[in-house]
Amino acid sequence: MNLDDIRIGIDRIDGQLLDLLSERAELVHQVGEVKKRDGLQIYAPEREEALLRKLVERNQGRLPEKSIRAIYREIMSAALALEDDLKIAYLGPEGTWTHQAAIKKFGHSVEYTAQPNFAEVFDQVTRRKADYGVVPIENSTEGAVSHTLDLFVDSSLQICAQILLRIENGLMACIPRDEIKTLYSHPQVFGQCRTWILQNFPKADLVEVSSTTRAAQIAREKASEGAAAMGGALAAEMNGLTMLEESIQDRATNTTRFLVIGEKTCPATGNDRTSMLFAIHDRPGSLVRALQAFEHFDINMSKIESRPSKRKDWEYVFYVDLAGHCENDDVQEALGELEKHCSMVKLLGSYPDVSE
Ligand SMILES: C=C(O[C@@H]1C=C(C(=O)O)C=C[C@H]1O)C(=O)O
Repeated sequence: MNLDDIRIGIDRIDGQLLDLLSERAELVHQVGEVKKRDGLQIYAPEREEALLRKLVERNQGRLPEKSIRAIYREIMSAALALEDDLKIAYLGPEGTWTHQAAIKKFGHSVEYTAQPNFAEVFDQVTRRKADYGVVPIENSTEGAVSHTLDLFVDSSLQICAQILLRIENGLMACIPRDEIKTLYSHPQVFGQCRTWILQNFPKADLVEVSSTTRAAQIAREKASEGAAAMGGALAAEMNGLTMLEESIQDRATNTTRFLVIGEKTCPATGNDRTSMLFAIHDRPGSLVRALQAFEHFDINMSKIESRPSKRKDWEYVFYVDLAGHCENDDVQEALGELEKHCSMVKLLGSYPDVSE
């Protein structure tokens, strides 16, 4: 076959794809009508995950899983935009890692609203100015994002999904490397690149700012004072900066886990994770006895963080993640037992334990 013949074939398939997409959009619209009538949430992370898993399993063609997921991410994004004016709050300005995580989950068709800090992301969703919020919770190199953990203590919002995003930080500036005197970035990024900074810029001043995009903006504004930023390629591109060095984080597989927060949590999918907070009585053995509840019911605990309660000195709140859905019998029973040893237990939600 020559090029023209092959292209005729592609055009024919694109026509069929478009017709099928329109047909799909009709059905999605009907789903939306039913959901509105029954007062259900428009966004259904459990359905999206099940649908993606089925498609990836079925796929026999040339396209890798990553491409199938990306294509369907956008098809479902268009569907969400069709059903409702879905609005997603994230830590801005545009181009931050949180923005990229949000796009990875919700695609390009929904509306995004950039917020100046994590507290505002929570606030926008609580006041229903946004339908969902996206916040980072932990990084595989630097650990917990403690500010996010703390915000859950007083919030009524629930976690309904998680997003894993590979993070590749770089050094960006619009001045030559030997003119750099000050490095700007988010504290998490400084933590992820600690060894590189010590080896490459041991004498530079490090200035923490609210986001990597903000750092990139400052690198442009204060270039004459020797400013450079550390962050992702998108932040560099959006601010016309040159990437002087790529992939400067201390570990190659540097991944951040983000959470989607909303009014409701997510139904069970068979592969779920549950997040919760608890506080224990201040007496010997309290923590051991509380955690034994999970062992007793053979529940795998994947994470524990402690944070100051901020109510009384030396009193702590524990943030725990475990395998399973909060409606599973074993998780319910373990929670019942846990409560006996705690002064407070708060469920933050259950959501698909995706690794993509
Ligand atoms: C169409 C639905 O609503 C949304 C759109 C989806 C889609 O395009 O397939 C899937 C889940 C929901 O986020 C649904 O729940 O089935």
